Amino acid sequence: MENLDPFDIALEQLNKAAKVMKLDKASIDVLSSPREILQVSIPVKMDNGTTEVFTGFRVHYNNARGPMKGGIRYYIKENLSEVKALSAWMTWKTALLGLPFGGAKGGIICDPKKMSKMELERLSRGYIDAIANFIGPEIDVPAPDVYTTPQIMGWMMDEYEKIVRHSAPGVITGKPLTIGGSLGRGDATAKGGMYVLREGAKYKGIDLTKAKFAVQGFGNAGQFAVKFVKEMFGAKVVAVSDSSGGIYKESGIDYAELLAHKEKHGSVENFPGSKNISNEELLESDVDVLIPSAIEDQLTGANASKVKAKIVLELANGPSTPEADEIFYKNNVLLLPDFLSNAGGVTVSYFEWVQNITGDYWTEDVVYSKLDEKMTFATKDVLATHEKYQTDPRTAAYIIAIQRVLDAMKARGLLN
Ligand SMILES: NC(=O)C1=CN([C@@H]2O[C@H](COP(=O)(O)OP(=O)(O)OC[C@H]3O[C@@H](n4cnc5c(N)ncnc54)[C@H](O)[C@@H]3O)[C@@H](O)[C@H]2O)C=CC1
Ligand SMILES: O=C(O)CCC(=O)C(=O)O
Repeated sequence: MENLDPFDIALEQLNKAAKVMKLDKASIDVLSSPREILQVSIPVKMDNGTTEVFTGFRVHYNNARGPMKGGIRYYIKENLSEVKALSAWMTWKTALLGLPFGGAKGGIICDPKKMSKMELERLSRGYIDAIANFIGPEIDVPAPDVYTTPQIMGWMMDEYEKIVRHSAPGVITGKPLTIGGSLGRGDATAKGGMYVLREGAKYKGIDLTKAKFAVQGFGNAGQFAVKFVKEMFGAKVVAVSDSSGGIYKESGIDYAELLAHKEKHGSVENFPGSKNISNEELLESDVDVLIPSAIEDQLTGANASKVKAKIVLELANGPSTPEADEIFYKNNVLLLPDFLSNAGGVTVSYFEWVQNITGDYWTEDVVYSKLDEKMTFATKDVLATHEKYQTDPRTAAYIIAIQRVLDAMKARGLLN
C-alpha cells in the first residue's frame, strides 16, 4: 500500500531532489523538520450555551529567507502531519517565487459548515489569542486556505490589533479590501495558475484555445480556475466537482450558471444539462488539462495511469503522490507542481503585505502585471531546470527552492 501520510510525502519529495543535488547530511537534516510547532486548545462558547474545546496548530518550518508565511485551514480531518507538510511546501513556494518569506501553516480541527457565523468568529478570535506571540508582520504572516475566508482574516487581524494595541494590517493577508486587503488577492491562486499553464502549454505545444478541462474542487482556487479558463483562453471546462461529487457536460460548463447553482443547492451536483459523475471519474475524464483544486492525495499509484490529460496543473497542495509523479513522468504527462502552480495566492499576499507596510495601494492592473511577471519567470526557471537535470518538474522546482533556502542559511552562518 502506498504511504499517503502528507509529511512523509513531503520528505520523500525533498530527498529525491537532495539526491540529484548530492546534498550533504547536515543540509538534508536541517531541511527535514520544522523549526517550531505550536499546538493550542481553544475553548469556544457555542450558541447552545455549551463550551467546546478545539485543537489548533501553527507550524513554523523555516525562516532563513524572511518572516514565515502560510495559510490557515479549518478542516474536520486536520492533523499535525498535514500542517507540517503544508508548512514545508510553503517554504519551497516562497523560495521558488523569490519572495522574502519563509514557510508556515496553521490549522484548526473543526467543521466550519456546521458552525454559525458567531461561533466561527469566537473560534477565530480564540485561535489568535492562543498564537499571538507566535505571529506578527515581521515574524509569521497567516492567510486564508481551505474553508477560511477574507471575513475570518478580518476578525483575526482585529483580534491581533486588540492584543498589541496598535494598527498592524501586515500581520495577516487575504483581508477584506476595506481593511487593507489587496486588489486581485481573491482570485490570485487561479490567476497565477493560468500564467503557469500558459507557459506549460507553450512548452508542450498545446493550443489552449481548443483544449478541454476538468477541475476538481469548486472553492476559491477551483471556482476561479473555471472562470479564467474561458476568459483567458476561450477554452471549455467539461467537468467540475466539489466534496459532494462531480458533473460532466460535453458542450461546456458556464461559470456564472454553475456558481448560481452551487449557491442555491449547496453543491455542483444535478447541474442542468450535465450528468453526475464521481470525483474518481472526473480525474480520469477525457480532457487535455486536469486541474486538481481540492485536497491532498487525489492522484496516486492506483489511478495516475488512467489520467488522460496531457497537463496536470496542481492548484491544490499535495494532490499527487510520489508514485503518481513517477507515472506522469513516464507517460509524458506534464505535471506543473503545486508549489509553482498555486503560488499566485502567496505572491499576491506578499503584494498585500508590501502595500500594508508602505501604505501605498496598487491598482488591479498593477497587481496582475506583477503577478504575471513573477509566475512566468518561475515557470520558465522550473522548465529549464527540468530540461537541465532531465528530471520531473516537481524535482526541478525543489532543486531551485532548496538551493535558495540553503544559500540563505549559509549566508546567516547557520550551515557550512
Ligand atoms: N486559497 C488560497 O489562497 C490557496 C489555496 N491553495 C490550495 O488550494 C486547495 C483548495 O483551497 P481553496 O480553494 O482555498 O479552499 P476552499 O475551501 O475555498 O474550497 C475547497 C473546495 O474543495 C472541495 N473539496 C473538499 N474535499 C473534496 C474532495 N474530497 N473531493 C473533491 N472536492 C473536495 C470543496 O467542496 C470546495 O469546493 C487546497 O489544497 C489549498 O491548500 C493553494 C494556494 C493558495
Ligand atoms: O497567501 C498566503 O500567504 C498563503 C496561501 C497558502 O496557504 C498556500 O499557498 O498554500
